[in-house]
Amino acid sequence: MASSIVVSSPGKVLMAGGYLVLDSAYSGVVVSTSSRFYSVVQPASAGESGVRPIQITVRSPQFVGATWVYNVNINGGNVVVQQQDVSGPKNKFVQLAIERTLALAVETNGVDSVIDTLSNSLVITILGDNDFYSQRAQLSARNLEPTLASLSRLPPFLHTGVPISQVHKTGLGSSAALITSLVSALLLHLKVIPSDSFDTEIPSEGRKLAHNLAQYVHCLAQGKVGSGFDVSAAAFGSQLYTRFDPEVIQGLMNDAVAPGSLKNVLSPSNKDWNHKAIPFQLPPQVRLMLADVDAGSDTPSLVGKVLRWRKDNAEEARTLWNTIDRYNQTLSKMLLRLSSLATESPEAYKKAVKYLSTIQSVQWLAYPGFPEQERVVVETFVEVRDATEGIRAHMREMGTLSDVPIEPPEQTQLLNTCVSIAGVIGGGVPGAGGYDAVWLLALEPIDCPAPEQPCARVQSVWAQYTALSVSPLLASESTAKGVRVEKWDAVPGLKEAMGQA
Ligand SMILES: Nc1ncnc2c1ncn2[C@@H]1O[C@H](COP(=O)(O)OP(=O)(O)OP(=O)(O)O)[C@@H](O)[C@H]1O
Ligand SMILES: C[C@@](O)(CCOP(=O)(O)O)CC(=O)O
Repeated sequence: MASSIVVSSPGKVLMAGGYLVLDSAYSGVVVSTSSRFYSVVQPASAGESGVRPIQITVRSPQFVGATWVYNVNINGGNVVVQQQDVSGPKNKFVQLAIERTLALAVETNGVDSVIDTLSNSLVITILGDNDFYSQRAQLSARNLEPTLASLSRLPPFLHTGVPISQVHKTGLGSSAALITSLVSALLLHLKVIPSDSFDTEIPSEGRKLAHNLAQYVHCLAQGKVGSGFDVSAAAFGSQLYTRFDPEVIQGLMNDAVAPGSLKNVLSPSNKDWNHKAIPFQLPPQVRLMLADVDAGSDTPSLVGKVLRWRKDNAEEARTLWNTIDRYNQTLSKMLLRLSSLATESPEAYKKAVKYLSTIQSVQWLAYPGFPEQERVVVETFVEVRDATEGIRAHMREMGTLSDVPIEPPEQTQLLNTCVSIAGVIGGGVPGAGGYDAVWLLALEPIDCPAPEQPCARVQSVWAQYTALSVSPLLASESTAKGVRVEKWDAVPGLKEAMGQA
């Protein structure tokens, strides 16, 4: 597999900033997840060399009927990618990613270079970690409890048993992670960006180009320019995200683009890309926990209704948005402060975490005798807790005012139960909210046996919760900074999964 390229991108959780992040006056707290999407690009086997037109075959072996064969026509500077079987199921995301990446490659390296690189045609395999899709059925088929231990016993990249259109997604941002890994792998294969583009933590020009291209393709495939926090997390990792002005790509939002029109717009030196991605991380010994919630009710489309209410009630909305923004900013600042405190006074931090992990957060300030350094750590954790509760209260208000279930009563009950568990800092509904998911921050003290960890208590509450079906996701925060190149043999189960159909 010497000439194959494997590139992965993380999923995301928008912990704070849902709806606000659509407006560049506000930002969102985005955590990238350890669950990733993988794109494997391989030249087709030697026998297929010189096939004309050039063919690109894309397979998603976790799904039924998920193979797409594309013909690539490069005429002058014009690139057209067409599905061979016009009556077969379409994958707009994949098709546009290939077409626009090839068009950018032609602009950058010239027609001959691209045709030469593609002379053997290509096979691309796409695989998503199990977390991107609900594993309830897989767990119950194996008589396994919905726990992290059970999930880690499932084989990686499980077959879902259904076509993509029928899969139950968990909200981790599959399309953004897919597009980002796919365009990045193709940019590397076509030598549009240098092979070390994803090796550095400080974003290289190559990483920035991959981000801009992925944003563009994702918007085009979705048929709208969203805030883009999911693609930004897939490209750069956990961050405080401020959106870009949609104007930057407006001129390219067409079925076809004129030859030569992508490079200047998508270039990292184009100042019209005015998004901000300030690196963010959770503090040490704090674990992000996620759960897929099945409330028996679908989350209706919330965004349109909330934005309409905001437009019709501008003054009230401004006050509410600004209040939520203050809590969001406090949340991110206090979490970053905890990281600094952990570096400055590691012993005090460790002791404070150990102590707090055994107590409900409402009691955290009850003990008056903390030495100074520990007291500062405890108070900062309390500020994080208060910020999460403030965000929840005001997001509920947003939901009530705009008449959408941002944190519906079923979720309120569940979250109240979760945040009263000893050692849980706080939680909320990710992104736009609704019935589908919750996130929690739980303390994870070192030198504490697994069964005594807050995380274990949370899992047993989830497993016994009867008002809703709560199924954990394996993901925690990703420490890697976004998209990266993988060693072919280092991803457990990847080779085996590529063989399944
Ligand atoms: N494994 C995959 N292989 C190929 N295409 C995929 C795969 N997973 C997702 N896609 C593409 O992404 C589309 C789903 O995008 P959509 O924007 O609806 O989901 P999403 O909002 O990213 O989902 P979620 O956040 O719940 O993961 C699919 O229709 C398909 O085109
Ligand atoms: C409502 C919104 O702010 C967040 C949606 O987030 P999610 O896809 O529910 O994680 C929309 C957006 O930012 O694109």
